[in-house]
Amino acid sequence: MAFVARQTFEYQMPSTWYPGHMNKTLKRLKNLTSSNDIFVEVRDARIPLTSRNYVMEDFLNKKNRIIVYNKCDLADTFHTKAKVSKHRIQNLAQQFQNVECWFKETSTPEKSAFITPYVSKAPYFAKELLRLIRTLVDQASANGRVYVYFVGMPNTGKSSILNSLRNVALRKSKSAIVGNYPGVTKRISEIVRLFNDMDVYMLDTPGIMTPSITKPEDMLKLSLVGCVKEGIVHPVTVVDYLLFHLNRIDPSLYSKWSLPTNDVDEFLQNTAYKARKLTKGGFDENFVSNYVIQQYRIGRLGRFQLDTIDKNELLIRLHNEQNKKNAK
Ligand SMILES: Nc1nc2c(ncn2[C@@H]2O[C@H](COP(=O)(O)OP(=O)(O)OP(=O)(O)O)[C@@H](O)[C@H]2O)c(=O)[nH]1
Repeated sequence: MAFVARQTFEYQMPSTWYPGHMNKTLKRLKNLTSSNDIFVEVRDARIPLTSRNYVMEDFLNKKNRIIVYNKCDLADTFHTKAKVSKHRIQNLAQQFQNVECWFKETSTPEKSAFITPYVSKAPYFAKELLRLIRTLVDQASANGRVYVYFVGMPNTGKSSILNSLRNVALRKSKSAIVGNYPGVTKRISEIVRLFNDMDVYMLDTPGIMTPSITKPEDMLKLSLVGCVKEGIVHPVTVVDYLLFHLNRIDPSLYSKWSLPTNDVDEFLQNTAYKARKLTKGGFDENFVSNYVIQQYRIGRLGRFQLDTIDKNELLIRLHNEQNKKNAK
């Protein structure tokens, strides 16, 4: 019988992850009053809507803001090779035109706002972001320093982008610490010079999650891409959710490990055997799950978006956010 993928995913509502330093950072950012400040908001291209932080929207909407959709290399459905060619960049930009259109339609920024796709390891994107920052710097008041704050959810690549800009603009090595788990940056960083010929400085900030989740499924997406600390959602549940997506896209994405299946236990056991991930004690579901999640995060299980690229999706989200604000 032909394999039929699940059309819905059943799960318990997981709680959010919002440690104290996130709220502290949010308060500090909200107290920044200089009209010269520029905010580079980093979102994850695999979850362009879910990595939009509604608690930051109110103040970011009034600021000089550039929205960066980072990790495009992991979200790009058109190409599977890691190399970033000119042709591929054009495709990436096209993919994000839709998102840009939603942004323009649904928010009323008083200040300039730009949107750009990004891959932190490709200098092309750093050059484009530097151009956008220069445009905003030119609009700043003649005297006074300009501070560029890198904000966004945990692990979206804020430090990597800061480093990539410094590298391209000043030919200097990295200054912000990068890690493959969320919550690496715990406080707002020291200032880091951006241009030799201008008084422009960058500041890295800790990733901020939302204090509550507007859609239960968001917690699964955020866990899968690595915005949420490991263990908040059980790794087997995260893999089950990944399997749900892989099956709907193309079960052959995991054919090196298993025949198509909707059963996460069967999938993990097959993977443990085929990928040689059996431990001394035999099969350890947490160990194999974490291996699968890491493989997904480096693009070895396909490159695709987890959010539905549909205008209604954003409208529903905005409606839920408004309800949350009204309920306060
Ligand atoms: N594939 C891919 N990986 C990236 C990209 N940018 C960053 N990463 C990886 O994502 C992980 C997190 O990057 P960081 O720069 O530490 O992220 P952050 O937002 O500063 O993290 P926090 O300090 O935890 O908030 C690291 O493993 C990076 O190597 C990208 O464009 N593509």
